[in-house]
Amino acid sequence: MSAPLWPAPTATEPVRATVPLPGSKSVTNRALLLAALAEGPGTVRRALRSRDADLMADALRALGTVMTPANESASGVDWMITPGPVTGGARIDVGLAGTVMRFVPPMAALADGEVSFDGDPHARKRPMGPILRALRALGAEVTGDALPFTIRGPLTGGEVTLDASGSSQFLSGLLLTAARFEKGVTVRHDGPPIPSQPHIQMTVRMLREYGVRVDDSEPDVWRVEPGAIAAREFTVEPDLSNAAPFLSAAMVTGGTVTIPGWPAETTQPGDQLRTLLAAMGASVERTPEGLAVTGTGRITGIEADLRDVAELTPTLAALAALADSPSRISGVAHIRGHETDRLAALVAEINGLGGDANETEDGLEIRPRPLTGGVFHSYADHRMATAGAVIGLAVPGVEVEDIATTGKTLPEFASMWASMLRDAR
Ligand SMILES: O=C(O)C1=C[C@@H](OP(=O)(O)O)[C@@H](O)[C@H](O)C1
Ligand SMILES: C=C(OP(=O)(O)O)C(=O)O
Repeated sequence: MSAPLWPAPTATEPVRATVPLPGSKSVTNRALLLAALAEGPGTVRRALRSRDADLMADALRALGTVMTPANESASGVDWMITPGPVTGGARIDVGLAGTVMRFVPPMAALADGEVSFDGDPHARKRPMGPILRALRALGAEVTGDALPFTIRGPLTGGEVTLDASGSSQFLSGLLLTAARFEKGVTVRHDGPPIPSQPHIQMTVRMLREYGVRVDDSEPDVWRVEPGAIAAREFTVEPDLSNAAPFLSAAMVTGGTVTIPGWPAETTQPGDQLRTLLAAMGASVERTPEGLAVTGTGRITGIEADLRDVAELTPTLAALAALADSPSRISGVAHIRGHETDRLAALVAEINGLGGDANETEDGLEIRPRPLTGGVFHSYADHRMATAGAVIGLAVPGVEVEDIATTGKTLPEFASMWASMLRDAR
């Protein structure tokens, strides 16, 4: 049975809206895991409530953590988290969440018995080999090289080499639990450059904020000392990657969109939207209300290496498809292993609407061509769905398949999109 179609609203006037965003998926799922591994009870405030975040909370519960929600609202939830001994026997559903499939297995290797993992059909295609081989090399028994797999500890830790060029999450996953390994861990990356570097900085910074000693002074080597993870209160920042489609709406319609609570300084890759959207013709300003992006209605194509900010590719490709000059996006070969093969999906869907895009070895080329309405398939990928919504603002008759897939990180996307457009009137 095919998923329902969502008629993407076309903007009839410039958008003028302030869009508060719930918490970052990447920060939420790191904070929940660190709190579950800490030496005592702690709190994670303004945590995201979404499919990926709920899968993380369920995984931690299954491994023996007591998770109590409080103050639930549109801006998220406060989790009171009481760590317990990590218990075996659990079956973990990772859904399609990279952060759950790569961050939870090292914690599972602390359990007193076997833990099994599985996920959505497409999750079985996402790369897992490097982190599973590393866990094996560090002492755990692991069956399989991809989902489904099982893990049985104990794991003493020590030195390990892995290739994290397929996903920075292999490295982040090992580092997040490593302080709880008897010997800590020294991880050496050996391979082509690691993508999504800001996410590694996010991991290192959050570990330090939780009292863990991390040495990242040598390129491609990370040392985490064994020791306690501090029990603390932590507040999650708004999700700046999910700001991308809303800020894009300002560009497409020649309006202004403001995101309140944009951090002054952050490791989130979405912060780079400030320079990327400016390069595509927006004016970007920090105002007392938040970060304001104003567009002219005309979009300039970009030539950009997006390796560090790979998860922004679908939205920027949607803008490129509406631009009046060609774009070339490079450095993102590894997003073929994201929620779907994003390079193939973007080319198929942009060209399906009459556009002119092709894959390169490590990215996309997109040339201006008038688009027409049609179905924009989402491939169970939240960022494909929101890319379709961005194109639909300018192209009448776009129907996005399975808009509900945005529930992975932003369950209220469709209603937030509608109220952004209503605010314009
Ligand atoms: O650690 C994280 O929270 C993430 C790391 C990145 O993964 P890759 O390194 O696989 O791109 C990013 O794309 C993903 O959305 C979230
Ligand atoms: C790649 C992404 O997600 P995941 O955390 O599942 O890897 C993404 O959100 O763009």
